[in-house]
Amino acid sequence: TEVKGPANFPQLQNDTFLRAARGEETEHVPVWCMRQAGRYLPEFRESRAGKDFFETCQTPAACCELTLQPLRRFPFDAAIIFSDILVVPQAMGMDVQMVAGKGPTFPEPLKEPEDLQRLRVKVDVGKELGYVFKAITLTRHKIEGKVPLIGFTGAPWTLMSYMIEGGGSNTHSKAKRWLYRHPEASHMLLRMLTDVIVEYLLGQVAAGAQALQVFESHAGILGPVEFKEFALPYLRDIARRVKDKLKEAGQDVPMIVFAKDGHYALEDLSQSHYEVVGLDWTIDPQSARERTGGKVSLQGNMDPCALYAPKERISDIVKKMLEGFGTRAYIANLGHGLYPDMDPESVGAFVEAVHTHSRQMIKQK
Ligand SMILES: Cc1c2[nH]c(c1CCC(=O)O)Cc1[nH]c(c(CCC(=O)O)c1C)Cc1[nH]c(c(CCC(=O)O)c1C)Cc1[nH]c(c(CCC(=O)O)c1C)C2
Repeated sequence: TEVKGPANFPQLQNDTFLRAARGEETEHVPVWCMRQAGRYLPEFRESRAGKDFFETCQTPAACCELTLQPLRRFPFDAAIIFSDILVVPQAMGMDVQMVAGKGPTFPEPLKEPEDLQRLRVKVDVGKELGYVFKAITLTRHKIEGKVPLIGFTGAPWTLMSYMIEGGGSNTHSKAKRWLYRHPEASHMLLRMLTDVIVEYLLGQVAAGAQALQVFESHAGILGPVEFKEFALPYLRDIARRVKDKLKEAGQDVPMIVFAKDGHYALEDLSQSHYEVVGLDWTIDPQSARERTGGKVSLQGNMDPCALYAPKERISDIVKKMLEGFGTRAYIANLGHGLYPDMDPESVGAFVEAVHTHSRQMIKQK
């Protein structure tokens, strides 16, 4: 079979998501869900059954299929490539395995600053992560222009915390110990991650990604002071460098920053060269608008657990959320990813409620 390169992609038919990201007028509010390619879908569980998680990530055809599955069910306005944030530490030379019932696990996490020597000094991103680029190119063709394709990465602090903790954690105390005890080594690691991430994101755009989301999932474990020193500068550096390079090539790809539980940093995040700031459900929509002063588009932020409510209730919650954010410069989403036990029908109700209510609100303007 013919393998198509990153050119001559099908014409985009629904650019609602991209227009909202740029703050332009739309006919309805665009909507997608974090983890929309996930275990809440029976077809996802079937495709993944008996297969190693990271092997799946390394198989472009499998990533493409998993990315497309939610689009067959729901009229989402964007797709996000199936992959994981932990492919970046792997590319830097670390072993990461998916352990059933436990989640991602690093058999040999970083313990002390000397361990940084175990990481590759110069990462050949094209070689180590080329499989992600292939998955993006294939998916962009196979999506047939229905909706834009989002690429993503973990942010430096979030990836650093996994590399030191060795997996998920409640306290992140091993990683935070580095910040307080080894600040210079911490900055060195964060810089190394930033360099790889910048190249990784540029590679994703070259491969066909039409927007980029940076997941700072562990922002909430830091306070405002530590965030300003160890997270924000790197988030800004990533956006600045990616945008400068894209500009040289005459390209313009909207970037989203999602700092989970980083409400204390909202003002700073809205002035960090990202077009869109993603919000978790702990921030009230109206105050998020006030605090970001119309500088950025906002994305979020319904509590994923609201999907456990009856359909009519979901519709009411969505309506209030839309009234809080307004319909301009807004991308509806959940405040975090979907959980495996969620009912696909509730996800459908969420998407429909966003489209129906927002169309009505925009018509009445
Ligand atoms: C579906 C899935 C993924 N990763 C994992 C799963 C579940 C395991 C499986 O299906 O076998 C393991 C998987 N990967 C990770 C975890 C969390 C581990 C932990 O901290 O406890 C798990 C269970 C690490 C991870 N991975 C990711 C994040 C950032 C988002 C977030 O805050 O949740 C994080 C923190 C990103 C991610 N990961 C994934 C996507 C796909 C695209 C989509 O959203 O549809 C994305 C964007 C895919």
